[in-house]
Amino acid sequence: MIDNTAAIDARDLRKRYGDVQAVDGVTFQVARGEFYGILGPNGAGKTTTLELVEGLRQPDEGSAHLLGEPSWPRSTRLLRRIGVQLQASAFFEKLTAREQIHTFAALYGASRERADAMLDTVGLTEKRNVRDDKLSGGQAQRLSIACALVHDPELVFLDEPTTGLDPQARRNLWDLLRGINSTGRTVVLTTHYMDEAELLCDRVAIMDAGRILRVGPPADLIRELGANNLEDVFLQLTGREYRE
Ligand SMILES: Nc1ncnc2c1ncn2[C@@H]1O[C@H](COP(=O)(O)OP(=O)(O)OP(=O)(O)O)[C@@H](O)[C@H]1O
Repeated sequence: MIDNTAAIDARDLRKRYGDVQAVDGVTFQVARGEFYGILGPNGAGKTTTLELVEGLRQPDEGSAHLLGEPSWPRSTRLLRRIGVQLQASAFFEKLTAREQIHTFAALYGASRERADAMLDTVGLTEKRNVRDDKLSGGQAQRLSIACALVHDPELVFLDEPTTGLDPQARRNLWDLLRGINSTGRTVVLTTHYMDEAELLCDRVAIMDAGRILRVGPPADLIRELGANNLEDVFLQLTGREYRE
């Protein structure tokens, strides 16, 4: 039975690329309003899992439901309710920051005022007339997040949103994400920063080699395994040191 009350209900997802079983039977549920993290080292299968759940990729097996609707095949009705942070490389070419977000806003039927407000929320008002290829990595990252949030989605997906940001920009982004979550929005992010996951997430799924090894609130996982932190949890679950 699909759980219609859940933000995400993913069942036995599998995806293979040639010889690589990137996602190897992943099942998890995320409650509405939850801040959920998928964490694991490079190559664990986090991005692929997210893409399957978002409906950006077709699973070989399994299925995912978002807000009670199947994520594959994609439906425009569902797409309006979710926000997906795309890589900066997915920007429209040669537009300024403001033109980018206004374009996203127009696609989703969001107002220009809302688009400008989001630009301000991510601290890019001063850069509004700068073309996207002239933004720094962190600025482009924040613009991509603003674009994902412009239509005020109920469920937001972010793939390693703080990678490449300086410490101050990371903290600003954490505040932004907490703010979104505190208004009842569901936030799902992938990260390979264990400290970030510990600080932000209500629950985390620890992934390695295409599988979820364990799910729970960070503090519970740490306590259950008699660990000092999430890195220690990873070590105990896999027998390997966690490396970024
Ligand atoms: N399009 C693709 N074609 C072939 N192999 C892929 C593709 N995308 C991912 N893979 C492989 O699938 C595995 C899982 O990759 P994935 O990007 O999902 O992991 P990840 O946990 O998000 O890693 P990272 O933190 O490095 O982004 C890796 O071995 C990767 O090389």
